[in-house]
Amino acid sequence: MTSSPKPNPAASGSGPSADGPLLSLRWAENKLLLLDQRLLPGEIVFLELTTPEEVWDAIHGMKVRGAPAIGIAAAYGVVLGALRYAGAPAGWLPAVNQAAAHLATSRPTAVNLFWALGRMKERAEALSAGPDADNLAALTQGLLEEAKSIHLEDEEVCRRIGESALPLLKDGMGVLTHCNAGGLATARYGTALAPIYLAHEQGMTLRVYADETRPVLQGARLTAFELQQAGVDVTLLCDNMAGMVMQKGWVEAVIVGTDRVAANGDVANKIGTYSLAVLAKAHGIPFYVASPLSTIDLDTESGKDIPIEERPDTEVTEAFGKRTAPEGIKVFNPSFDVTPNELVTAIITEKGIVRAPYRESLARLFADK
Ligand SMILES: CSC[C@H]1O[C@H](OP(=O)(O)O)[C@H](O)[C@@H]1O
Repeated sequence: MTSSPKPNPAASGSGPSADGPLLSLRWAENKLLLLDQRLLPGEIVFLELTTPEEVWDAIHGMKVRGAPAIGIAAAYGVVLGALRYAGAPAGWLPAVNQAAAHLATSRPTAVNLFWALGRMKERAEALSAGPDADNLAALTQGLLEEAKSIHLEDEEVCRRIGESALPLLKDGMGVLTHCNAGGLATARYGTALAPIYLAHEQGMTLRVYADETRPVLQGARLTAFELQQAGVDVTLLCDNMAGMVMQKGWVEAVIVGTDRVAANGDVANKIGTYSLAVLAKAHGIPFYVASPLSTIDLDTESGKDIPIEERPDTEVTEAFGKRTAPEGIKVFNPSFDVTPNELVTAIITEKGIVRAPYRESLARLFADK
């Protein structure tokens, strides 16, 4: 793996980048070029990944993060596993499945990882039973086309989520968001941030309040960065300030992303989302979840069945390169929490806005597919 650093113009206060929005990843010359999101906003470093193990490490280490971006990266990771295989054609499918199985262990909560890997395995199965079964190059080219389709589809899906959500926004509105569900969490545009970008493009003035989102600070480092680059009015908050801005009447809607929506409409999202939903309820503020269909998992009955990732203690006990807690302190560091469906005002998808009763309305989404 190599990297290609360049200074971040926004970090030096020189305003939006001349190259347009930063994309989380792209495929070029049989490599996955991945923006190392751990280094934002101060440094823009693209990693060149050439093996599925490097992709596993990038997902596990949150160099790439965000449910759709994780799924897209994993899809390309499977292609890297196929490119590496040079044995007899009969061994190609097992090699592909082995790469997919390894990538499936990188993080447990975002269902897009498993959804994307499932698509790649289905396509590999079909290719290996097809006319090019003995042609490794053709097999791998077909697999690359599937990964590229997943990547391109996500960009279109996010744009349509923005369009679905637009009627919920009005000029001058205050919107609070949590973590990063922007372009850096997806192929482009984002999910929760897609309507904000679209509204901005259409000349609507929104006031966005971005929770910093401890402990990994996706809100401060990524959402505030993205929105600032795009010229959107964004105010950074510590997570414990969300209640006060609601109390002051500055927020008229909360819009967040998600990592997995269960069949009953329970929502897994970044830790702190549940608290926001309770606060929103207490203040009579609508709480919206932006979710592509690829993040809705009808095979998971309810929120209690969603695996919640627990991450290293050091994310909590260290910050800015220094210890911020005593040595040996006990730490609880769940990366996600579950918001019960009764606190979710609506789920915004690329096929429109879905409301309770969610078990029925979500099932209809997929029935009409
Ligand atoms: C559009 S998915 C964004 C979703 O993913 C984030 O989690 P992480 O940064 O740990 O991958 C967070 O839950 C966001 O809402």
